[in-house]
Amino acid sequence: MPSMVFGECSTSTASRLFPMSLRKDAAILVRRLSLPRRSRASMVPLSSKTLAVGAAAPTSPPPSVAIEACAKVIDGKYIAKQIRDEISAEVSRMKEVIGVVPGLAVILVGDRKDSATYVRNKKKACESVGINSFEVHLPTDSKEEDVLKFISGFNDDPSVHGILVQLPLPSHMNEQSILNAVTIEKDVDGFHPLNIGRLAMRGREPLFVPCTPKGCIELLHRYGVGIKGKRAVVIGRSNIVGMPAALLLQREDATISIVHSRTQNPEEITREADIIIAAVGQANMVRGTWIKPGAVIIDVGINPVEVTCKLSHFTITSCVAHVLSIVQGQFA
Ligand SMILES: NC(=O)C1=CN([C@@H]2O[C@H](COP(=O)(O)OP(=O)(O)OC[C@H]3O[C@@H](n4cnc5c(N)ncnc54)[C@H](OP(=O)(O)O)[C@@H]3O)[C@@H](O)[C@H]2O)C=CC1
Ligand SMILES: Nc1nc(=O)c2c([nH]1)NC[C@@H]1CN(c3ccc(C(=O)N[C@@H](CCC(=O)O)C(=O)O)cc3)C=[N+]21
Repeated sequence: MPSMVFGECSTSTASRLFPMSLRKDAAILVRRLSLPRRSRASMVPLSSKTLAVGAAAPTSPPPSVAIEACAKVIDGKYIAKQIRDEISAEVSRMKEVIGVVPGLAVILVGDRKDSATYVRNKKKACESVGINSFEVHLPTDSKEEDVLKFISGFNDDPSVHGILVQLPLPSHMNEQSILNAVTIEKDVDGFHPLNIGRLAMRGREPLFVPCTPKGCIELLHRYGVGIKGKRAVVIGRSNIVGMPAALLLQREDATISIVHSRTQNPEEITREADIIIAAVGQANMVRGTWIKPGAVIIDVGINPVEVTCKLSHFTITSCVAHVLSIVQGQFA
């Protein structure tokens, strides 16, 4: 998940934007994001005059010196490591004190490559912090009842504390009835309508909150970005990212606008924002001119883009995936 914060500088807003490309300057992005930042404190306050840019992909890259001078990057990779260490310690303590090892069950239906990768990453993440993981992989032509049977088994299994049904499901399955079948106490994705409903209601607490929006808020917190009273714009309104991100920001007392595919003049809305969370399945949508100087941006989008390399011009999924994995590692 790309997320960058650029400090105030004297260049124009657009020239402060960082290219999501593999051109010469992009190497700086990769290098910057890859550098270990051991010296950082756990909370990294940003100046109130901070411009953050993530989703934007300007037409021409700024001079690298300007990037070095202006850029402040939200180093999600560093924060992720911190969080993993904290969870690891918590899991050990849990084991020691109450003799329980948390367990996550993941149900994957079908053979989508991206879903298989996400599930594999979840398994690895569990292993790295001492959480047990259970995986069920069903063929694409499975029946809905097969999935429901596994959900029911996991609902009743005391060694399973969280159940995650990887989305999207094959089109012949009813996502709603499958997600409804996960008991809310084990609904780690926070996709059950009762959990989402509680998230939306004042004075109610969801048992779980969708992970990607929660990750965005966590980054803002850990970087000391104030949310209360700020104008926040969420681009995208999906059930799994945009909508819960907006609800979470609202719970933090931000004033929210949601931009979606039918929004007219979205740039007028984003230009007002102190905080932007971009969750759109479309690359290069947010331009430099859409952003108010000093805004903080978190981009959760994962979109393959065509980039120009020094030696050739081609659509590079693997190259981009490499850059994105480094960038998205910020949030992993
Ligand atoms: N890093 C992470 O943890 C995660 C990343 N992702 C990535 O985030 C992105 C969004 O994912 P997801 O929310 O599931 O996607 P969806 O396709 O479900 O939703 C995309 C949203 O973007 C809106 N949108 C599309 N085009 C435009 C446009 N031109 N202007 C304004 N809004 C637009 C849609 O509007 P409308 O509602 O009107 O159709 C919709 O609300 C994807 O790139 C996905 O891969 C997703 C999940 C987790
Ligand atoms: N039930 C369900 N829950 C989900 O949370 C869910 C889902 N279904 N379906 C698909 C989307 C997508 N999604 C992503 C989460 C993290 C990265 C992410 O951080 N990816 C990095 C991983 C980096 C790393 O592992 O180090 C990368 O791809 O490079 C991407 C995508 C969750 N989703």
